[in-house]
Amino acid sequence: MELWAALLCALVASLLGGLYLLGAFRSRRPNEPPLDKGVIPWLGYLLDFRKNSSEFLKKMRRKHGDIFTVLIGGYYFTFVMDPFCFGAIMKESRSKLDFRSFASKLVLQVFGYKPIQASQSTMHALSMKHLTGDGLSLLTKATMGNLQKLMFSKVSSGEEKRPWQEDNLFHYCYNIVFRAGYLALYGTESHRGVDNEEEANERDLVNSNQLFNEFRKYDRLFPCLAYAMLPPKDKLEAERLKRFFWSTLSVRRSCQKDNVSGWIRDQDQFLVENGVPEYMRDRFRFMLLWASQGNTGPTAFWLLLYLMKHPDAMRAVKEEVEKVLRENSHEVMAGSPPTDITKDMLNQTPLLDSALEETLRLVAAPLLVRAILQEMSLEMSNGTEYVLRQGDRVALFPHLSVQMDPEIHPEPHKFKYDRFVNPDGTKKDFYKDGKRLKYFNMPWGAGVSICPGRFFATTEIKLFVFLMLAHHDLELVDGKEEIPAIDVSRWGFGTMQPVHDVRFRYRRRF
Ligand code: HEM
Repeated sequence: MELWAALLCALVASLLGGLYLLGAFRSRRPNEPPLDKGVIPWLGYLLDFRKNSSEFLKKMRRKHGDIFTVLIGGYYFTFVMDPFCFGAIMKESRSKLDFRSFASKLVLQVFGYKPIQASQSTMHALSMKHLTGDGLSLLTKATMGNLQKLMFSKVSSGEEKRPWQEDNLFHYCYNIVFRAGYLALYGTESHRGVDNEEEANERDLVNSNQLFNEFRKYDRLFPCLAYAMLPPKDKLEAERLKRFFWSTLSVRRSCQKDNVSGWIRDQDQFLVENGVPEYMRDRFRFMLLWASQGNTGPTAFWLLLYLMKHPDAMRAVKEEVEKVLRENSHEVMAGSPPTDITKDMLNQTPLLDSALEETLRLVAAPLLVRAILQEMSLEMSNGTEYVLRQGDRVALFPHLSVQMDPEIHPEPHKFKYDRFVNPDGTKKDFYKDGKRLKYFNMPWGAGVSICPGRFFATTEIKLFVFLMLAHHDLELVDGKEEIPAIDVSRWGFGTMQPVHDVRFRYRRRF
């Protein structure tokens, strides 16, 4: 009998211990945000969040207001929906809110890369050096050259040689922008060892296309991979793809390339100086490929699609492009070679800038997460102060809380190409509750982890769209086709993708 009692006690104790670890006994303390653990221990709301993060957060906001803590897969996330608090969160010291610990886990899981300690600020500084100022001018030139090769190599001039070509718009934009950016950053085939320049160029075109096709396979698996929810067959495929990228982008292969960008070179040199082994440096390059190429192509797709679906916007942006070309003595005429668009010319396009920002407002949806290292307080715009608990995570989802807020952006689901620009070409201000907002569109994140590639990304997308509009007539095959819905499984991972592609056609204008 005593033995049974002891066993029963042990069983109850381990059950209670297990439930404690699963978070079953956590309750809301005074001054903490509303707490919602869902009904499934440990998992909490993981399945709802994974299914459609935006819908889930909308529901939670209706239930709890502008701040709430929810259990998702063993972690407590405090979501903050009040944009007037974003500044306080983004500026909080790293001893209280840390971006790294959450990102490091994700990066290890999806790229096999284990970040080194204390590298973030140096990496960020190197990115700023090569992705802004003179570094950006070099990259702009390289990208321009690549776009010309990719877009115009097969097309020649002359009326009879101007047939319409049909393609899938998402695939076309993603493919061209990915390859142009990849070749500008990771370098081109060396001319040494090949008979002529043309052969080297041809190899670049073929290899970059193969890389893109493999990238798309990985891209499709990415959301499930990030949530560690891949079925076994896809897991094997993800492993195969990882190995393919580690090898194709490897340090060893890169030595045989010409024109490798300073961005790749200097970051690699920093890893060498910090004793990072070569296999890890290969993995780091894969991570950079993802960061640099996963969003620009999809953004270019949405921008062109919105322009094609909104003739007034297309007309205005096209007129602006033509004006810039005229004023810079680059009028496109019959038989003229693809235009060389400079950084300077790209600075003269307030309408294209606004149309791009509007596109990002509609389709860029990152989830911004910080780990709470020390208990801290957060004051909301209505004056209520909340305590955020050490060990939890604080999260922002600006797509819902800012970019789709009808008070900040009236008719938020509509594409309005001039939403961000005043008639005199200056940038518009945005307000909520009568107060001016600092964070009214956050496609690039904010604070310490703000995207260091945002200027280069903007340049790439603008170059591509500029060339498309200057040199091509383009139209949807079915002008009445609706804009496809976005794939809701990708909320939180940057620029959204459509659930299906859209047929379009294009031909040289002259
Ligand atoms: C439309 C295109 C792009 C979008 C929407 C975008 C968006 C973002 C966002 C939201 C983050 C921050 C994530 C966070 O705070 O958790 C980020 C980080 C980053 N982005 Fe971009 N990005 C784009 C293009 C690029 C390009 C072209 C490059 C490089 C050439 C780049 C390099 C990076 C890097 C290295 C990070 C990590 C920064 C860090 O860990 O400190 N991105 N990006």
